[in-house]
Amino acid sequence: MLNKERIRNFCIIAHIDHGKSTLADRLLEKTGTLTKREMEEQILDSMELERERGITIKSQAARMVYKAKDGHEYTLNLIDTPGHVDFNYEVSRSLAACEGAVLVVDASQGIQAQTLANTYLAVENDLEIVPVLNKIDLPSAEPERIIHEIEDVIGIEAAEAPQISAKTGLNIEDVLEAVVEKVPAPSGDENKPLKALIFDSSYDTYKGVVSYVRVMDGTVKKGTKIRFMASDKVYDVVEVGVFSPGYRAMPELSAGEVGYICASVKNVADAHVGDTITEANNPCDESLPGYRPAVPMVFSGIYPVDGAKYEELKEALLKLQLNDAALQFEAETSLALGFGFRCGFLGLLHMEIMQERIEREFNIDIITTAPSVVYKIEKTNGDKFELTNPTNMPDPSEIKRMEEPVVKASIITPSDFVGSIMELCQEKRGVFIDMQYIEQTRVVINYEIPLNEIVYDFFDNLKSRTKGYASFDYELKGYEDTALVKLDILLNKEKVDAFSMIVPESKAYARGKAMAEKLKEIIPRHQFEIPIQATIGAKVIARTTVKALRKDVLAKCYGGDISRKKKLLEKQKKGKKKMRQMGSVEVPQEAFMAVLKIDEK
Ligand SMILES: Nc1nc2c(ncn2[C@@H]2O[C@H](COP(=O)(O)OP(=O)(O)OP(=O)(O)O)[C@@H](O)[C@H]2O)c(=O)[nH]1
Repeated sequence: MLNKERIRNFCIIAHIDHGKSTLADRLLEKTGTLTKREMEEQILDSMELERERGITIKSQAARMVYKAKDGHEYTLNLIDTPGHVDFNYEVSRSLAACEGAVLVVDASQGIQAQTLANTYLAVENDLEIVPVLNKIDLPSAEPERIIHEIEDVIGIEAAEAPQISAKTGLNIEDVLEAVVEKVPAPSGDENKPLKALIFDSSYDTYKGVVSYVRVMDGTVKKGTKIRFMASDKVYDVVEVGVFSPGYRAMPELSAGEVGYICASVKNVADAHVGDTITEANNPCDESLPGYRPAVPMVFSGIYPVDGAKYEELKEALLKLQLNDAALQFEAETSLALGFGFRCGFLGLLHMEIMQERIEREFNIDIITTAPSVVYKIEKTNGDKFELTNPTNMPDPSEIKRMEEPVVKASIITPSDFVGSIMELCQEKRGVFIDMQYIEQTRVVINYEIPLNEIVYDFFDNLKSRTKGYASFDYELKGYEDTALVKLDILLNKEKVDAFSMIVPESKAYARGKAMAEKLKEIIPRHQFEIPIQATIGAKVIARTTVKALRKDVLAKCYGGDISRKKKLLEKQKKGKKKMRQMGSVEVPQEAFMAVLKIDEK
């Protein structure tokens, strides 16, 4: 059994792009856990999509051995945390598995929205915070200024903070020393009944569900009969081990240690992140606090472009779900799009990632409908339900009350952009809460904004208005009363259900008009005229028309050039594949998402 005094469990928290993954790599390299060659692929960011987007999606863990300057050997467990607000719950569970957090701040950029959000989460979990200034190799780095910023805004001592370059490897050892010195050793009692926190899980073809755990009390080994306390399922442990960083089997894991447990669990839903594992025959008194099931916040329809791929799409979703208990889906049919699935996601990024994975990893072309949040509706007959699909919106006369989710948004920005940001938030039905200066030229602005508006192009808008300088973070505040209506689109007099969306009454006209204009641009001319109408109930609120056109692509190729002719036909065929037949009208696939990017003014 390891000497608990020589264990340090920590995570790295940072704003996106401040260098968390690069630092993690350097730590693994410095401690000889991985060689430079193995490092070539960023191990902790292993998913292809993660690498491309340069963000951490799934958290992982690694165990390192470090000989400190005090002459002792320490076991350092690094738990990587996802770097995006969609995964805040997963972040909070990863933090709950640690005693300390290395807070990486880009010395050229300073504190950003997610620096604060993650720091608050770490403080809530009673973690010791170890500040580190990264990217000091950059000419624009201003370590002195950032030290003051950290001290003023976060209120922790930062003068001694390691000043490093994760990129060049400068002063990495200082980080390891700071972890050893500052992060407390884990407490916990191996003689008490088993109590282990699941902070992540993954699905392995051979091992089944692998639960990533932090053992709080007790010991677990092969053969232990364990109970997952939230799902109340009992299993026999088949293997326990540590992350080195691949799976390495060990005889046992005991209080204070971080590792994995395999118990032939077939379904990730039985081993939820945040659940407590205990011994079935000798259970602990109570489960660890903070567990909650993953609640999807954003829903969208996913349909195969080729209807024959429905079963394949279902298989793909089932496979993705094995690794991701937060992904929900159920079959749905759309008059316009045929058979598909209504899918629930933690947020927009989660949604985009899943959509991309379906297309890339499973090679299925899909059409996705505009995302919708979850509304709570009370009908005049007393029925209450949650609306996740705009098509199911009852007639306005049947609605007594309607509530929508509202988030607390905090935006950090150079003060020059304050006016423009407030204008944006106001347009998005935001309610101003407060504004604080973090230094002379930068402010934090807090607003409450309906999630429906965030889903609707908020982030891109914020970025373009602030030239990318503002950072943004949000958390769910709760539900509030609201007045919303369903906006429908009719193509050639036929309603296309996949275009229906719920919009604030006050914005319905502007949005209807903008959508009709946008679709006019996107829908190609046909042999006949296509009226596009936006309606609320029976009322037409906007109308445009796609003019008729007789289009013969070959007419352009003045006779002879056969290869050019072929190419054109090929191109046309390809274009066709991405079209969707709506009654008599062909609609390009992109139309279903493009309606999100419209300008209302
Ligand atoms: N110049 C310089 N660039 C760095 C340094 N550390 C990281 N970078 C670069 O900054 C970018 C972001 O680094 P990442 O490590 O991927 O950032 P991250 O914080 O892990 O991002 P998420 O995983 O999305 O949270 C990459 O292009 C790195 O090469 C550094 O010390 N100096």
